[in-house]
Amino acid sequence: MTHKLAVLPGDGIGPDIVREACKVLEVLRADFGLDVAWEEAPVGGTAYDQTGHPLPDTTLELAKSADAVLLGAVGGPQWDNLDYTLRPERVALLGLRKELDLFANLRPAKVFPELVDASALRPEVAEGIDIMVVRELTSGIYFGEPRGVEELPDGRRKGLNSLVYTSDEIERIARVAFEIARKRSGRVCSVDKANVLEVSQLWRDVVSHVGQREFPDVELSHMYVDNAAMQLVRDPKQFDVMVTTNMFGDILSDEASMLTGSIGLLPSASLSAEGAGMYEPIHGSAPDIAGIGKANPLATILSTAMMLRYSLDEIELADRIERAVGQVLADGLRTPDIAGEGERAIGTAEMGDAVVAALRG
Ligand SMILES: NC(=O)c1ccc[n+]([C@@H]2O[C@H](COP(=O)([O-])OP(=O)(O)OC[C@H]3O[C@@H](n4cnc5c(N)ncnc54)[C@H](O)[C@@H]3O)[C@@H](O)[C@H]2O)c1
Ligand SMILES: CC(C)[C@H](C(=O)O)[C@@H](O)C(=O)O
Ligand SMILES: [Mg+2]
Repeated sequence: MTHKLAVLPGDGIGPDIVREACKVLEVLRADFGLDVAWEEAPVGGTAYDQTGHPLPDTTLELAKSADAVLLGAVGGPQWDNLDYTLRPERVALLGLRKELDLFANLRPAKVFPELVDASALRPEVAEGIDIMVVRELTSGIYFGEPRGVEELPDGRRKGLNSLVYTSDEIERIARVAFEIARKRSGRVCSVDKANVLEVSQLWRDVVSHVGQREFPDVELSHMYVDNAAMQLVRDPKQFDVMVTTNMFGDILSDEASMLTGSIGLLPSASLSAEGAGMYEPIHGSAPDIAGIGKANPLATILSTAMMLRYSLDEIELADRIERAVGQVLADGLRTPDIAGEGERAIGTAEMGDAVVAALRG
């Protein structure tokens, strides 16, 4: 049966990088028998400009009816002054995540051997890094109530967001992390701020309980988020699976990306319990390099590989994409974000073409 995809390029470099991922899909379709069809739809600021809303009903319906969603990025300075009820990030991105119940966000940070020198860390610290950040994606401070800005009687203004988790929300993301750890090294580190936040102590208690009761074979440790941020740079190889809340996961995954060389390399999968999946690079719309061919498309191409692996059950083709990316890096091809000093850099489309050529062999 044909795999039906929703492709949502979005804003900034979104269209630049998604174009390259679609080239890869097209080769898999034409040369490797992948039975796939996709439909594009506007999302984010671009959709706001076209339709007056960052997540038009037609786009949401397309995403809901697809077997998987491929997303570029949303947001940009031209939409930063919109009210939160129309902000691309809040309405389109958080809206899609919530509507599709994509509570489990997998963000693998793996150093390609060829890119050890591009890491922000010393080669001996960077070599062999292979971390899976499991980020809770549909709750926490991004969604908690109450929130808003209110005027106090004395004229001061009070801004408020609420960090809220219920035990069932913690249980389900913990299970995802433990299951993944079983297929990897059997270790989970849960990251929280239980020394000061009640909700974090609940997080810790629930993760421990799920671990003891259902995954006694997985080794569980806990770490405060400030220490985790430091340990990621000091000794990243101590980590295998890290499980954490929505905002801590957002921050730690950007940090982890620099261990691998560039934020332009890190893919992600956002999954629901019912089998929905959205795939996007962890980076944003990078307005500073939009439309000028400088964006690294590899995070999006690797997100496509995750899509084949997790939503389409095309493991062999997912492996092929990852091998092709390894091949172009081994061949020395570098976009500006991963090029060393004095090294020649290629553009977004050239990088996509190189992956396509490596796929074709
Ligand atoms: N998932 C998303 O759609 C998403 C994620 C993060 C930020 N955003 C939005 O994107 C906009 C810009 O945010 P930001 O600047 O904080 O973060 P960003 O990730 O867009 O960019 C941060 C830095 O990384 C660079 N960068 C990012 N992706 C790159 C790539 N593929 N290749 C090379 N360099 C790359 C950018 O040029 C920039 O210097 C904001 O509107 C923000 O809200 C969207
Ligand atoms: C744009 C923003 C809402 C988003 C997030 O914080 O989840 C982004 O930073 C990400 O990592 O996908
Ligand atoms: Mg982020």
